[in-house]
Amino acid sequence: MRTGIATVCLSGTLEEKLRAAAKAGFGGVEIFEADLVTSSLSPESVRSLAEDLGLGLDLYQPFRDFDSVPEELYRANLRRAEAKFKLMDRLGIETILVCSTVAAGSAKYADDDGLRAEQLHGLGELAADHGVKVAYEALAWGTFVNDFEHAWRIVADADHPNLGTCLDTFHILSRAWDTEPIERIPGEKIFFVQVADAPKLSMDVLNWSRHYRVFPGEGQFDLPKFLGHVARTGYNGPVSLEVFNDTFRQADVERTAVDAMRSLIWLEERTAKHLAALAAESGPESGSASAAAAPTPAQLAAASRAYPMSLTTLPQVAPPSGINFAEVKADAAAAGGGELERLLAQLGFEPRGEHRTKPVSLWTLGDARIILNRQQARGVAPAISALGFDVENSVTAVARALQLKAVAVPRTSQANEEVLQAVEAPDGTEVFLCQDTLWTQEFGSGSPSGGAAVARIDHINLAQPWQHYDEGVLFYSSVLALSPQPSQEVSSPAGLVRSQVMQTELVEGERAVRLALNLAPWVQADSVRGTVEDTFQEHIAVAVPDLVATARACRARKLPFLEIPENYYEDLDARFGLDPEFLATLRELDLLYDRDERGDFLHFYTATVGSVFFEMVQRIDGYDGFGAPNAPVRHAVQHAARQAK
Ligand SMILES: O=C(O)c1ccc(O)c(O)c1
Ligand SMILES: [Mg+2]
Repeated sequence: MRTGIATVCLSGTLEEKLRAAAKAGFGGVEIFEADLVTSSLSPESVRSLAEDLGLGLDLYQPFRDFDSVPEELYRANLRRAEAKFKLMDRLGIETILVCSTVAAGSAKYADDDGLRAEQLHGLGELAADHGVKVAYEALAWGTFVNDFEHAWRIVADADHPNLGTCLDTFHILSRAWDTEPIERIPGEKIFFVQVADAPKLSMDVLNWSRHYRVFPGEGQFDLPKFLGHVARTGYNGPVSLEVFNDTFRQADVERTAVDAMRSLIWLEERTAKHLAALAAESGPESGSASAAAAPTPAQLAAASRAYPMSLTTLPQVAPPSGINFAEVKADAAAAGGGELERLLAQLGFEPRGEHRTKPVSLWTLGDARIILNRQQARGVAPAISALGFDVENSVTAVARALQLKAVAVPRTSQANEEVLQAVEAPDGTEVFLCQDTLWTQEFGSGSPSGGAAVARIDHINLAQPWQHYDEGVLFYSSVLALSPQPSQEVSSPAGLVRSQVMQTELVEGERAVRLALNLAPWVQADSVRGTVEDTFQEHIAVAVPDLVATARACRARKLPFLEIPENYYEDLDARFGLDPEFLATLRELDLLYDRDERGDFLHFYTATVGSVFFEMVQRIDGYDGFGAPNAPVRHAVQHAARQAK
């Protein structure tokens, strides 16, 4: 598949955008007029820079308000177009995008398809003289033409070889148009394809489009289905990202370009999977269970090559089957270093000793494994630094991550040591892909002394800077095969926190992995964990079978609990009408409570050490949330604790 990106997606100057797109591996770019007009580079220099970078200049855009106009304006528009065609010749760009007219209110404009076809035919004639192709795109808010089928009918009626249509997922899916009819457009009449994802928002479509588009996999549109239809037309031109997004436009240009490239790789794979599933449905075993199952590697390979637009696929991985460990980095000598060990002991974790060769120790509670890493930790306050996920095959999982442009974490390991493979997540977390727990044998004191056996890491909550939040969502879903849930907003004294849960599917009432990404407005792109005291406020949650018993034991060990205000318990009583004795226990132990349609949830939090705190949880009868109604209480109490320091 020919990949592309519009310069409007990226921050910086035109030159910086072109360099970043080339570095991230794009085949071509769409030049936005404003980027050229404001550039100090001449069109000839832009052309030669792109050539040097091995980057195609695939589209010049946009040309606006061409059609449906009175004769005099039409003549002026042709003159305007000719000037652009001459400019495109200097740039070496063959295709121009013409949007459907949005000029509003002028009585002189005509809602007349015949006139539009005639005017676009005339534009095609002029374009032919200049060796240019015109791609006509229906904007979702076009005054007369706002639907891709309508735009295509006009293009078909205009019937000119230099005139085709441009399909843009945003304009099609924001209006919820049926995508099936795409297959009725001949592939050679589709001159350009633009893709963008978006969260489903209820707002006017123009503002939604100009500010909230995101890269594929970061929103809620069904893009694989769309691209499947496009592939089946025989189209083999650029599939180009056109994402207007306030955050991407100010974030680091090279990071955004990599995030963008990852999104297209993800989309290619998803589209191949979608096509493989369609082929299985219509194949000899149609209707059988195999149609619904994940495609075999052979089916996927066949689907990826079935159409002229060949689709790149990736090594396939199943979602992780558990959280293997969480690692906290801390300088034992610095403030908070010893505090962390004390906290773990108070929570009931047992020290399992030091690593044979590294200044690293292991603490366990049942199957919950926490590593304290003192390497390269000088002056670092405790902060989550790495997560291990249980995968079937770590070699395949790492290969997939690297193909998705994740950066490998360099490791030095001694002979006879387990080689653990890791990649870096956008938030800086090292993500280890673990096949087993043999690595625990490299720590001192062998087996634990028994006690609370059935504990495990229930979830991890990571803070994300707002600049890289969407990138984080795509990373964890594409690399680790976690499924994003609809995001929620939680109030905190320091701002609204957007919380995005990424998790594995429910299997027999259990979820193997739950990860919550919090867009915390106070975390900046350049904040480094552990260096800004208390900034991140991230946590590791451990599930236990009897939370009240755990809380009592922790109390006896003098664990510093997060103290919950009395108002909370009054509200809890009003909402749930709890048994007074139970409510008194909650109050006494600073426990929080929630209930969903399945069951009940009990949890409590520790005070924060550095940037990390712990949560102990008990899920009763398959409760499936995170106690979200209690999150504002936690944020408020933590905020007050920070102020008091
Ligand atoms: O918002 C716009 O004006 C605009 C311009 C060109 C496009 O291709 C598009 O999808 C939107
Ligand atoms: Mg567009």
